[in-house]
Amino acid sequence: MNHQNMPSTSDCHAAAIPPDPRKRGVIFGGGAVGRGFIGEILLDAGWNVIFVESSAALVAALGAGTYRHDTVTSSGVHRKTLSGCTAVSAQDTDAVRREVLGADVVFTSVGARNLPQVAAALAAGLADRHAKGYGPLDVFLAENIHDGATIMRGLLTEELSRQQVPDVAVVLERIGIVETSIGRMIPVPTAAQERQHAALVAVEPYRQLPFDVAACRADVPDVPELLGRHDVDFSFYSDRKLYIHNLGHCMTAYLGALAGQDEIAPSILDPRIAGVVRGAMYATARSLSRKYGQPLPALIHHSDDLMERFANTSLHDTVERVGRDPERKLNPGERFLGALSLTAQWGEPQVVIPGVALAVHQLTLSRPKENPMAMVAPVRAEVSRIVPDLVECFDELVTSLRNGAVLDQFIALLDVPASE
Ligand SMILES: NC(=O)c1ccc[n+]([C@@H]2O[C@H](COP(=O)([O-])OP(=O)(O)OC[C@H]3O[C@@H](n4cnc5c(N)ncnc54)[C@H](O)[C@@H]3O)[C@@H](O)[C@H]2O)c1
Ligand SMILES: O=P(O)(O)OC[C@@H](O)[C@@H](O)[C@H](O)[C@H](O)CO
Repeated sequence: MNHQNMPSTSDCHAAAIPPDPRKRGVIFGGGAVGRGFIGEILLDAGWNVIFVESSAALVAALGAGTYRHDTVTSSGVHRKTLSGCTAVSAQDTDAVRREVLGADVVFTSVGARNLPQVAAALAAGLADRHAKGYGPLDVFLAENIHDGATIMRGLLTEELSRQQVPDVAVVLERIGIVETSIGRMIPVPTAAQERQHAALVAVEPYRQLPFDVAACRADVPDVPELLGRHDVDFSFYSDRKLYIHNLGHCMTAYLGALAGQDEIAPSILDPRIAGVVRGAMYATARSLSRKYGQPLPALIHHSDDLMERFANTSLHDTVERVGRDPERKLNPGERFLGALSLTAQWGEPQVVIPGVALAVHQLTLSRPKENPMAMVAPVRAEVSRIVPDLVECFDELVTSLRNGAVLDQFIALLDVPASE
């Protein structure tokens, strides 16, 4: 869309300042992924970025127009200053509405639980665009959420109806809800980093963003890191992300916690943990290769590369961040039960069972006031439905964790090599 005619926040300056020819990307969420990844690739590609943020501190920091961005590897830091952004408060509904009206693309990166508020804010702007006869727009979901497009379309439908917008289906016909597969790992900034600058963010070097090109309604943004393939179903990428990357990552976090680690890198550098994690990642890699007819060596290479990336000692990613929200991670289709179903169908579910047991144990730890058995029961029922032969093994692992098993005791119960 050409924004030279856009009615937007800059209209009142139109006489004095020539219109900005850069395209406008609106990013809901200026957090780790929003500013550490999406903001970076859009700004590097010459886009104007408008962050919509609910944290006043981040609105102030990003609204200053520049922020510091560190890319870290085990051997050093590449530091740069990103510029060309603005920020509006998510609470300023009129401003958000104007920004959506003037957007060439929208991204969300707020966390799954915050999508309903984003849908409410987006809906008004989408209705305005429709009323003015604007062209199609894509909303990219930069979230870890299974079946996110269906969820977001449902939320927008509800919200447009609630706002009594006529022709909801027609409004949404022109809106692409585009799932992405975010592979870049970005830790929560430390207090020391926040003291240096409220928007400072440190990221790993990986910066490809596969997305569901088939879901796009508008032109694909001219951003080189966006990878859309017409010859491979996007579900291959989303499954690969959840069942290799997120499964292995979260198992590393929970096993690391059992070993008393706070960070991911030292956890995966422990050969006892690496053996268990590799076993699970290779099993899902083999299953995905069979399911999608994709070459196994590339998936094994992907798994090995991920394990090396987990071992980035400068990233200081924490077991807390990677393991957070076990309830969501235990949803059907998510990294644990989804990987269990996948491997039950294509082979080797037994190496995923320890992950399910660790996750349910983490859930009980995160809610010390609730009855643990009430939290275990629904997961156990799913395990029993998917792999009835492995329920006993699941019970044994959960019991050992409840009885305070340390890493060696837990690993001794597994049918995997202690190290490779
Ligand atoms: N950090 C990673 O390595 C990583 C990688 C892949 C995917 N993800 C996924 O990306 C998403 C974002 O994760 P993150 O790590 O950036 O989290 P984050 O907490 O760092 O960032 C989320 C940001 O959204 C803001 N926010 C919340 N509700 C909002 C609203 N209604 N409107 C506008 N802003 C709002 C928060 O203030 C916060 O700044 C999640 O779905 C996460 O699972 C994270
Ligand atoms: O964000 P979550 O809680 O779904 O998962 C935690 C991490 O595995 C995840 O954030 C990864 O770092 C990310 O998906 C990789 O880019």
